[in-house]
Amino acid sequence: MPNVIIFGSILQYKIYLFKILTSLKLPGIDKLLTSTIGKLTNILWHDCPIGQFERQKLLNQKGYVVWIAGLSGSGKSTLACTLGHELHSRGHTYILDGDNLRHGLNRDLCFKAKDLAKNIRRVGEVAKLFADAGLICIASLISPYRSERSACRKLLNNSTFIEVFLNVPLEVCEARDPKGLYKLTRARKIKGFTGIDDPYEPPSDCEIVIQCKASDCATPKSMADQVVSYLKANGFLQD
Ligand SMILES: Nc1ncnc2c1ncn2[C@@H]1O[C@H](COP(=O)(O)OS(=O)(=O)O)[C@@H](OP(=O)(O)O)[C@H]1O
Ligand SMILES: Nc1ncnc2c1ncn2[C@@H]1O[C@H](COP(=O)(O)OP(=O)(O)O)[C@@H](O)[C@H]1O
Repeated sequence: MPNVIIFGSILQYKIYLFKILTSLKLPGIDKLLTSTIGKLTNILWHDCPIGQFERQKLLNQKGYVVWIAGLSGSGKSTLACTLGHELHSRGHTYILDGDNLRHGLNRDLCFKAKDLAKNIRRVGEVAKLFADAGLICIASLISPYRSERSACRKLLNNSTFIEVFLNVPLEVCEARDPKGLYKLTRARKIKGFTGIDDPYEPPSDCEIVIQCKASDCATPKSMADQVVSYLKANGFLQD
């Protein structure tokens, strides 16, 4: 409660300061009070007295992002659902699945490099909002580019971004081919399929690598357990 009062007072102070400065009508004062964000100018961040701290306190948990990356067919959605199930009794979770988001928010994006980058950036921003809401956000998308994954990590200030790489060989993913997309790609009916004729850049510094070899792949439950162990060992979950 004292934090809410302190934050509220700071906010009031900022609002008064803003009103005083704008009433002075000094030339260029608007530029000092607002920021330039990307292509936008004259954007002002609006703070509210109830913030992440208060939301986390109410939910009695910390908000963070578990980002699951890997080739199509590597088991991202399966792991996301299994992990969501494992965590459900311990906290509030939400899954952002690449495939599902492409049914709505990202339906305007294709699989060309520029759109892939947009897709990852958008999901990173949404994941950040979910973490800010105090939730454990599980994002599962191919996210083939290292630079875009690392930009998402930066959005979350690094400490609340846990990257899980499902390191499953292309041959295993292709043999699974649950949607028949690899078959269509090999038949040249799909062009620019990640891992075949489009690049996948594996991470060099992620928090968790789940290794799967041709004849030796852990069950979804034991993969989820590996993530849960990491979360416990690093203070993201209580025992
Ligand atoms: N060209 C091409 N390349 C890769 N994937 C393709 C393509 N076309 C369709 N799909 C299907 O789209 C799903 C990937 O969506 P994502 O949003 O996770 O991909 S990405 O992060 O933007 O790369 C992916 O889902 P998953 O198989 O669950 O990974 C595919 O089913
Ligand atoms: N650990 C696993 N072991 C064996 N098969 C798996 C495993 N995880 C997922 N699968 C299977 O692999 C296929 C692809 O899984 P999916 O979760 O849809 O992958 P992705 O979301 O990465 O495309 C599905 O048929 C799924 O049942």
